[in-house]
Amino acid sequence: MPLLEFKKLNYRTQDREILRNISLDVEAGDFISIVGPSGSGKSTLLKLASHLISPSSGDMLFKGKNYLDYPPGDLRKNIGYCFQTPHLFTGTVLDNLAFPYDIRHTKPDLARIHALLDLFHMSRGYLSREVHALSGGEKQRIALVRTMVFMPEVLLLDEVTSALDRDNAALIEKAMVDLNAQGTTILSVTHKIHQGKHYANKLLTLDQGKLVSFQEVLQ
Ligand SMILES: Nc1ncnc2c1ncn2[C@@H]1O[C@H](COP(=O)(O)OP(=O)(O)OP(=O)(O)O)[C@@H](O)[C@H]1O
Repeated sequence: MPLLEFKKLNYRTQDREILRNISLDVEAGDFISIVGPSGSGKSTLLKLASHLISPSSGDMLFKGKNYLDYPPGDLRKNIGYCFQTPHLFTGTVLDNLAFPYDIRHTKPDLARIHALLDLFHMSRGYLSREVHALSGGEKQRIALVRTMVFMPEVLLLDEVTSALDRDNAALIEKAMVDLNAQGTTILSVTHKIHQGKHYANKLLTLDQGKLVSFQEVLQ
């Protein structure tokens, strides 16, 4: 059974069709790069996949079950989502990383947090640092660590490296590849088609709200 199924998805606003008749299956372990011109609907597709928005028609399934049949918290725990501009709040890095646990009234899993900091090449000293004093690349890495604390099976990434310099981008891309090798299924919107092809096993191309191709990447 596919991990995610998109079935005849349409998304329209009052005056526009933004996504039209999108159907595709995502298999567990896939690393899918999503490419297409600006405005083609890439971010909208990720927002649908993360259940931030709902389709105008069509269905989204996770493990064979309709999104609408899951308690919202269950999907959020299993499907992580990270944006281009990280949304961290004022306070320390630990405050931010503890937040997903706080809202579930559980204690932070420090072993898990430490392992993720290692993956993103950050020392434990970062935990006491104030978020406002971090660089853009550091903030993005902390946002990714926060997204991964409950080990979501699916990770949705919306241009997480496009605002970063090459070194930071490369570091994050390496961590993505490692997470994928550990079993995380990844859907990543990227402008850099060559890099997208380099890391992904599948390439999905959108144009004007339509799926124009969904192919295996031949390495
Ligand atoms: N809630 C909304 N209301 C109105 N229009 C919207 C809404 N969400 C998206 N759009 C429009 O739908 C189109 C697709 O937007 P989307 O952000 O998904 O594209 P994208 O491929 O991610 O673009 P980019 O590469 O520039 O980020 C755009 O023209 C956008 O303006």
